[in-house]
Amino acid sequence: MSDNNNHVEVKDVTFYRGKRKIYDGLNVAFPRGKITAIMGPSGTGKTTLLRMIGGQLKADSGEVLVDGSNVGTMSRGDLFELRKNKMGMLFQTSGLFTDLNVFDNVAFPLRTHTDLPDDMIRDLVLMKLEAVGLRGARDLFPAELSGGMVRRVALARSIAMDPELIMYDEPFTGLDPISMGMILRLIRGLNEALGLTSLLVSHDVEESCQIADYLCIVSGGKVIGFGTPDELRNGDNAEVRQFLNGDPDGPVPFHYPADDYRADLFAGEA
Ligand SMILES: Nc1ncnc2c1ncn2[C@@H]1O[C@H](COP(=O)(O)OP(=O)(O)OP(=O)(O)O)[C@@H](O)[C@H]1O
Repeated sequence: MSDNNNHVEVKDVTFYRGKRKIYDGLNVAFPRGKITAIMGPSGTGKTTLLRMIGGQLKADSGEVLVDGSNVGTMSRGDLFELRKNKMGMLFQTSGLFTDLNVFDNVAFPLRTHTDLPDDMIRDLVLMKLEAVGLRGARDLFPAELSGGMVRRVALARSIAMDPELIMYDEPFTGLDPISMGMILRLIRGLNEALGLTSLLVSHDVEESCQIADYLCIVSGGKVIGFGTPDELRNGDNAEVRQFLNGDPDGPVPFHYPADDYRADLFAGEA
């Protein structure tokens, strides 16, 4: 049974990369209309989780439900429709077409996936560009934009088809503080204005905590913490607290397992 308050539900998912088990009975649900930041150590499988939700990767067992539909068993056609009409994705590499200007990049999904007349497409594109503050940059090409502007154009493009769910993978990486502030404000603003469900993978704890309604901390193939930033910071899971506070030592030790230090030193004198 799927819960309507949850836009995405991951049920008992196992996922392997070769022989390596990335997820082992993963269970998590992402509330509708909220921003959830997915965090955890490097290489733990955060991007993998987004890709399973987007249907680009299939779980080896278990279910990934988006709006109650199992993306793992959908036909290619249904998956295409779901991605086209209901999902937006913003990855670190913007994926903008370098030979198209800003306007045409944002217009691309509308021209490809709809039969809307040109004047309506124009209005929609200008509306999306206005939302990200780049209506005035419509004639520029990607090579003429700063990194922050590229990210904002990509964001305008990912909301062109009015998705219900948007996934951001490391949207702040490599941005200067001002651009980062803009992207933060945009993610929060779009979420509120459009009622989007937003999933955000990020290593930037402070920034994510500023805008996320919930944090989902993933480690060792499982969710080790899910709650509001305050709940998790004040909770009793020491590993979650270590991660959020960026403490170099704690349940995740600073030292790689080693023999006794003194014994090691004296062994050199023998
Ligand atoms: N195409 C691939 N083939 C084989 N292994 C892969 C592939 N892509 C990712 N992996 C492995 O799967 C694991 C999870 O990768 P993933 O990118 O989901 O982690 P992540 O938590 O998003 O990491 P990071 O925070 O560093 O971006 C990693 O150990 C990675 O090496």
